[in-house]
This record gives sequence, structure tokens and C-alpha cells, in this order.
Amino acid sequence: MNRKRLLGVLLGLGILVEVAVFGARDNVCTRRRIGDHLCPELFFIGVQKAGSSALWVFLAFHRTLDIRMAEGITEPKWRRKEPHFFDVEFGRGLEWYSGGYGVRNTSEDLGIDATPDYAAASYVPPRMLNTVDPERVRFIISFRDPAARAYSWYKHIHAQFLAEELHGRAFKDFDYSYSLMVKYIPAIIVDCMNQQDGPLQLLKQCMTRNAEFYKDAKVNIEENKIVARHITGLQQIFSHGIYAPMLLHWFKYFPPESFCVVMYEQLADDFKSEVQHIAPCLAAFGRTLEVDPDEELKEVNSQPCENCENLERLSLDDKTYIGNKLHTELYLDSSRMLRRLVLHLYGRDDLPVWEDFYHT
Ligand SMILES: Nc1ncnc2c1ncn2[C@@H]1O[C@H](COP(=O)(O)OS(=O)(=O)O)[C@@H](OP(=O)(O)O)[C@H]1O
Repeated sequence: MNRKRLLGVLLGLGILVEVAVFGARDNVCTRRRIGDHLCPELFFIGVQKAGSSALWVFLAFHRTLDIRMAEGITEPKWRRKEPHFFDVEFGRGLEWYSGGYGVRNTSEDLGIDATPDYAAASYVPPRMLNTVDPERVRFIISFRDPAARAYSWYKHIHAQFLAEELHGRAFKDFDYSYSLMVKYIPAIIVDCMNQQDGPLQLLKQCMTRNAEFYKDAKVNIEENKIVARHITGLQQIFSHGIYAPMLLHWFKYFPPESFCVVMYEQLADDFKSEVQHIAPCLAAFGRTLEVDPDEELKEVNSQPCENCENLERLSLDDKTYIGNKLHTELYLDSSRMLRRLVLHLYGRDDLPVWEDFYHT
């Protein structure tokens, strides 16, 4: 892999990128009128499989925070947490979106939209900037060891999405085997990344669901002699762990002070202390974070996948080998860059060094 090239792409942008100036539109969200519908101003933007459901439960059901979920968006039920307005449902318009949150009764009312797919969708931050009041909104983002995140997403697809054409065919070509995907897919993503000029292009071309680059890509799988062509259904398993360009892309539209960064592993290990990193995003709305002394991250959305007959279960040795491979080949530069960004911008030097989890 040409790691120098990737690092160059990321560094070439500088750590702090100027915030793009779009004017927020005059709309139901920016007017914030009592008696109108309520637009969410607190966003949990990602990343997928980094404990978003558990954090959302903590925030939306907290006894004192008084944060409203999209109670009126119930089809399916999980849309109360993830309205998917800015990535999927934008065409439905702001009345649909804000209607899901009910009527604003006071200027302090606050709603949360916890759609973890937002983080990697290049078109979401410009849409948001054009819609919300950029001074008011706050973003919570949780990161997780990208190798563990990838396996969690692979498992999630087995549990829920194998019936979908996009994933079903792609998984079948690879005999549903995670090891085979790990063998072939990261090299294609690296190839894609090396052809891009910066975070926007990288997100657009190499990470989105219908990214152009993968349309013509194919893999000759030696093990089963299949020529796999449905790479776009697989690439997100791995590409959504390339965190630094995602964050840099968001910083083009919203300033770093609008973001609160938490780490999944630390939420799970020491919830009380890690969750304090979201306190500034709550304080912006006059909310004080109160955490009970024995409070832990509740177990939500663990997808045990007991009935997933084709799921590849990994031994400890497999996990070590795969973790090492993914970090070395795909994630190392981005993870290092993320640690630097978080250190410089938020003064945190306690981030997990994920690649070290897999040293033998
Ligand atoms: N309390 C607690 N402690 C540790 N880990 C926890 C906890 N709650 C949820 N989880 C794990 O978080 C993973 C699901 O993350 P998300 O809710 O963000 O998934 S999703 O993107 O909304 O589908 C999923 O990870 P995997 O089990 O590895 O798949 C959950 O098990």
C-alpha cells in the first residue's frame, strides 16, 4: 500500500480547514418559533457500530436532560433514533422532519437526531449547513477500533441485510466469508484512496454506498474461482473505519468546537469518565450532564447473530491476524491522524492505540 500518498492527502489539507460559508436558510429550523415544529439541534453523527444506540438511549431517556427523540417518525420504529433526514429522506422536506419531533413549547426545547450514517456521507454536512443554524447545532461522534467495527458491521449485515440485493449477491460471491473479504477488499479501497485529492473526493469516491470507483471493480477470488463484481456492497464494511478524512470533511462546514468526540472502548470500560466528553455539547443547550456513580453504558443493539448460519466466527488467532492486516494495510495513517487531530483540537492524549490491540 502506498501509505505515504494517503498521509500526504490528509496532511496536505492542514489540520484546521477553513469553515465554508454558506448562509443558513430562513426556515422552520432557523426560526425556532414557539408553536412551530421542533428541529433537532443535537446530532449523533456516527460512526456506525460505535455504541450509538446505547448512547442514544442514555441521552434520550435521561431523567434530567429532557431531550426529545423523533417520536412521530415510527416507520420503522428505529427511525425515532435515526430519522435519516439528511442522507436518505431529504426530499420529504423539513415539515416532515420537524413534524416528527412535535411542537416547540419553549425556546429551550431540544431534539436529537442520532443517525450514525451521517458521518461518512460527503453530502450531509453541506446540506446541514444550508438548513440548520450553524451557531447552535452540536455534533457527537463516537469512534471505535476500525477493525472491530468492521467485523461488527459484517455481523450486522448477516443479521439484517442479507436479503437485500446489494449485500446478498456480494456476500454470496465471497462465500459469506469475512476472511475472504479481508483478503481482497482493503486493497481495492487503498487503490481508490490513492487516486483522490482530499477528504471530499475520498468520501465521495471511496466510501459512499454507490461510489463510482467500485462500479467497475472486480475481484478474482482464487479460493472459489468466482469473479466478484459487487464490491460496493462490501466496501463500506471497511472504508467507514477511515475516520480522519471524515472528520476533516465535517470541519470544512462546522468548527471543531461544535463537536464532542468520544471513544467506544472507553465508554464501555469507564462510562462515567468518558461520557464527560459530551458535556460541552449539552452545556451549549443549558443542559448539565448528571451521571449516577454506578451508571454504565447499557447494552443495546448487540446483534448476537445466533441464527446467522453463514456467519464466519473468528478465533482469537484469526482476530489477531485480521486486525493486524487491516490496521497495517488500511487504517494506520488515518488512526494516527485522528489521534493528532483530537490531541490538537480537544487536548486529549488518552485515545486508544487500536493497532496495538493486535500485536502478538
Ligand atoms: N454497553 C455496551 N458495552 C459494549 N458494547 C456495546 C454496549 N452496547 C452496545 N454495544 C455494542 O455497540 C455495537 C452497536 O453499535 P451501534 O448501536 O452504534 O450500531 S448501529 O450503527 O446503530 O447499528 C454492537 O457491537 P458488536 O456486538 O461488536 O456488534 C454492540 O454490542
